[in-house]
Parts: sequence; structure tokens; C-alpha cells
Amino acid sequence: MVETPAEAASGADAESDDAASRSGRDFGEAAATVAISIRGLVKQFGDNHAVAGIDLTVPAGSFYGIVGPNGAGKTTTLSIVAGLLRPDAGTVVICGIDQAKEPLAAKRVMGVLPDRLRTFDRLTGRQLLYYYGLLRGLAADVIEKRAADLARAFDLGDALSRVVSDYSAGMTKKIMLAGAMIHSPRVLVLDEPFESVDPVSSAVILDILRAYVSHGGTVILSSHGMDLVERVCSRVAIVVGGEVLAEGTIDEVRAGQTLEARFVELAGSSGEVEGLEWLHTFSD
Ligand SMILES: Nc1ncnc2c1ncn2[C@@H]1O[C@H](COP(=O)(O)OP(=O)(O)OP(=O)(O)O)[C@@H](O)[C@H]1O
Repeated sequence: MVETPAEAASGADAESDDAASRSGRDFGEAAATVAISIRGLVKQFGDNHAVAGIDLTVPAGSFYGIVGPNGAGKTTTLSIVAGLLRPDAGTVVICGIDQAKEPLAAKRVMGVLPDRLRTFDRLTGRQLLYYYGLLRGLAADVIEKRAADLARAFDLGDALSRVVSDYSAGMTKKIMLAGAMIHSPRVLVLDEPFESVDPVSSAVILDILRAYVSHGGTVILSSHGMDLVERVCSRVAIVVGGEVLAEGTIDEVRAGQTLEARFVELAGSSGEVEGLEWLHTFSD
């Protein structure tokens, strides 16, 4: 059976590289119950208020979904949480660690799947996982075992010796997800983890993430898959125009409707179908 990163962390061989013990931290009571606390988050790009005052509390051991229309500010928010982008205002506290004051310590407890899949794609899959493991301070034998476990779980075994630039979009997503998990972090920050991933692989990834959460890990993800969020997430936030319009358990947010119906109700329809009549008269 393949070990999930969370199981690996709870296993006999893994205590030495557990993120918490490496950082030498005593995760306090608040950190034990709250994995991510976001307060008053603001980020502007020129005149564009990408994030316009977001407050979110992600309980430890939860599967948390952020949904919203294109350009709503999901990636910007997750990038700030991950420490990849500086906010103009507001605070992000990860497992009790202030992201702005102790960025390295905060990064240590997180695994991140960033937007746009930028990575060192001239490396083979095996080299990339090895590199991720080294960056996380893992010993070579631990990396090799975990890389093999993750490659098996993500069905990437045959691809490990190929360069990542030759991978499909879904394969690239899977190898980067594996890289985000290799140090068995307490928190996974995943930007659209299921985009481009086939249904079989999605089911496997979900199983891995569910087991991770059931062992105390926390997942925060963005997704356009309303069904998926409704099925797997314990809590959800609907973000529109850089603001949280609804937040709570799935049942609270969908308020008797499907999540998709509630989403459309809150996000509204911004597209305009009129004016495209020329598309119905073919040019040839
Ligand atoms: N680096 C940047 N420079 C300028 N504007 C940016 C930058 N990054 C994001 N934006 C803008 O901020 C807003 C929020 O973008 P963001 O990528 O966070 O949205 P999103 O909710 O993740 O959208 P999608 O669902 O399409 O991925 C958009 O208007 C976008 O154009």
C-alpha cells in the first residue's frame, strides 16, 4: 500500500523530518485548531483591487475550498498565503506563525502547488522530486523512498526518467503536487489542483488528500469544479471581486441550493451574449 505524506509523517521513520520538529516549534493551542488565519488582506495591482479586504479562518484538519469567477482574486490570495506575493495590507498566520514576520518558518509548514505550473522543467520527474526534497532538508534515502511512493500513487512511475517539459499539463500538475507533499507538510496550499487532471487521477489525488486530512493535515484549494468542492470540502468561501461574499460549511453556503446555483446567484452573470450575431453568419 502506498503511504500518504500524512501517514509517512506519522510513521516510525518520519518523525525526524516532520516540519514541526524541524522548525523546533511548539504549535500552541490556537495553532492546533486554526491552520490558516487571514485578516484584512488587501492587494492592488495598479487600480485593480485584486484582493479587497479578505478575512478567512481555515480550521486545522479541514478541507477548505475557495471558489469564484475568473479574476476574483483566488490565485492572488493563495499566492499571499503561500508567501509568494506580498500583500499591501493584512496578515496571514499559518499554524500560529506570522507569514510576514517569519516567512521561512511559515513556508516550512506548507506545501504549495502554485498557479501556472512554473517549475524547473528541464529536470526529469525524478530529479525534480529529489530537488524538492533537498530544498525541504530531507535525507537522500527518505527522498528516494517518498518519491517512489508518490510516483506510484500518482501513476507517474514510467514518466520519472523523462524531462518534465515533455509532460502533459496533467502530468506536470501531478509531479508538482507530489513535490508539494514530499516533506509531509501540515498545510497544503493548492491552486486548482484538478485542472487538466484526468478523472482517474483526480480520484486518486482526492483519496490521497482525504487520507491526509483525516490524519490531521489541512488542505486549502481553489477550484472551478463546484461538484468536486461540494463533495470533498468541509468549508468553502465564495470570493467575488476580491471579497468574500459567503463563507461557512458547504451546507451553510449553499443554503438549500446546489453550490453551483448559489455561486451563480452570488457571482452573477457578467458575460453579454447579445452583440455576437455576426458569429452566426459564417464568413465563407
Ligand atoms: N501580477 C499581476 N499583475 C497585474 N494584475 C494582476 C496580477 N495578478 C493578478 N492580477 C489581476 O488581479 C485580479 C485577480 O486575479 P487572480 O489571478 O487572483 O484571479 P483568480 O480568481 O485566480 O482567477 P482565475 O479563476 O481566472 O484563475 C485579476 O483582475 C487579475 O488580472
